[in-house]
Amino acid sequence: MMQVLSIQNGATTKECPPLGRLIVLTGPSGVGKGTLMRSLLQRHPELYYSVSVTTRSPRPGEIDGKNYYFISRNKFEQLVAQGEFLEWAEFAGNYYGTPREAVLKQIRAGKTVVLEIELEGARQIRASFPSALSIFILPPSFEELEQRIRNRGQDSEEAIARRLQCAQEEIKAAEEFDIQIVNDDLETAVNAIAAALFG
Ligand SMILES: Nc1nc2c(ncn2[C@@H]2O[C@H](COP(=O)(O)OP(=O)(O)O)[C@@H](O)[C@H]2O)c(=O)[nH]1
Ligand SMILES: Nc1ncnc2c1ncn2[C@@H]1O[C@H](COP(=O)(O)OP(=O)(O)O)[C@@H](O)[C@H]1O
Repeated sequence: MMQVLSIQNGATTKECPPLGRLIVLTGPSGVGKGTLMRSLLQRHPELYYSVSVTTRSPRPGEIDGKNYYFISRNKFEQLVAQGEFLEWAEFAGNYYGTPREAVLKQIRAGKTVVLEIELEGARQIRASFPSALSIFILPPSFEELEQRIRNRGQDSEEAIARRLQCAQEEIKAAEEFDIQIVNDDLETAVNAIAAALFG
């Protein structure tokens, strides 16, 4: 009888789990946020990665609905007006935003949700979700950051210049965030993120 009761209690608990956590990963373009995220998600498939909406054109190999939801500027502005974003920002000439309802649904279900977003959006999340854990990823040096963006070979010369210009400003904001992690050796950086999340 006791056992049956405890199973029933377990079931009740499952129906109403505690709220999940919100984690924000930010840092300059090319620092390795996407690479770190992929590695983290492989190790911890229980994490929910929030797929963002953007007006940027897909890069070769990027899949709509997996890497981003690719939409037009008009449609994006419509979604902003409807309050559909938890945060959004313009970065290097394109809009990027986090779908509000999808994230809140996962948090209500008790999931840990990870956002990989740029500085302005990360600041908005810090303001609206003070309990979110925010992590700023730093490059080992500015030269290495430029090298990584170039090696990736995905951006035009103009896009590279814009990203590097933004990066200089963004790096100055690192101290605003809860934790700073230098992405020098990839494995070490992933370990540091996992330690921040799971202690
Ligand atoms: N604010 C905000 N930034 C985002 C979002 N999704 C992606 N970003 C950021 O936008 C910046 C540009 O992303 P992307 O065009 O994919 O270039 P990449 O980071 O250099 O690969 C990066 O710093 C992303 O982290 C989002 O939903 N909101
Ligand atoms: N720790 C690292 N050491 C060397 N190269 C890295 C490291 N982390 C990422 N990279 C490389 O740097 C480039 C940019 O990484 P990416 O994840 O696209 O950055 P972001 O998402 O921040 O723009 C990619 O070519 C990636 O393979």
